Amino acid sequence: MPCDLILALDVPTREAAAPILRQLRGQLRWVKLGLQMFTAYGPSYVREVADLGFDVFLDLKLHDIPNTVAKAVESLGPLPIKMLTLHTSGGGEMMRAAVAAQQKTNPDLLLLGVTVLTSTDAAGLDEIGVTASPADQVARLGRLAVSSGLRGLVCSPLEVQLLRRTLPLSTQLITPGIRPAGEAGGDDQKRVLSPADAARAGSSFIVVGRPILQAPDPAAATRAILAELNGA
Ligand SMILES: O=c1ccn([C@@H]2O[C@H](COP(=O)(O)O)[C@@H](O)[C@H]2O)c(=O)[nH]1
Repeated sequence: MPCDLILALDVPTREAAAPILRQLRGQLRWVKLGLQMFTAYGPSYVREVADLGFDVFLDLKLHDIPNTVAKAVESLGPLPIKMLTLHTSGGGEMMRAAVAAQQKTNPDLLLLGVTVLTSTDAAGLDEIGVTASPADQVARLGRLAVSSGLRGLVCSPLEVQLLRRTLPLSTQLITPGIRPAGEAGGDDQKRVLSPADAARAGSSFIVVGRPILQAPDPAAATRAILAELNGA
């Protein structure tokens, strides 16, 4: 199963982003814009990145009452985005409302349900009253998301094999929590794998931010990850 790379463009300014996008144009197809850039620059920056030729994944992780999420999806639908996230923990009614809004405004948009954040481990779930293991909770939320009409999920690469055994084969599995050494440590990501291991597990896409953005040569780091995916 092919696995492509998505760059998480988590930088503070468009000036910081510009040289990275310039260097990566032509070798990378997907760019993820998250809360940092969207709260700073809004929809116009989404259009700017799409105009450069990148496919845009807008990672806003919507989570609110069903009506509010549906209205947000309606507002975002006309933007040139290919993927958009919401939190599956918002529940089935919220996800069904989001899917209905997406189908009305942008039928090609892939709505992705975030299951358990890759920065959360068993202790973090327990802290908020969830006694299930991360894997069990991901499986539960994944089933709910798919039965609510979502065609893609965000999860850790550690849960991909489990989800592949139980969900429709066509389900897109997008995995952040990627560390080139394959080990957690030194930052907030807790449930991690290396790019090659994530691809071998069956990820449709991996999402990588800091290992590229903080590399001395982001273009070389991107090439190395793409080569790793191609060899997986
Ligand atoms: O469970 C999740 C969901 C989303 N993310 C996002 O992915 C990137 C990862 O960046 P790194 O710098 O490679 O850690 C970031 O934008 C997160 O918001 C995630 O990490 N985990």
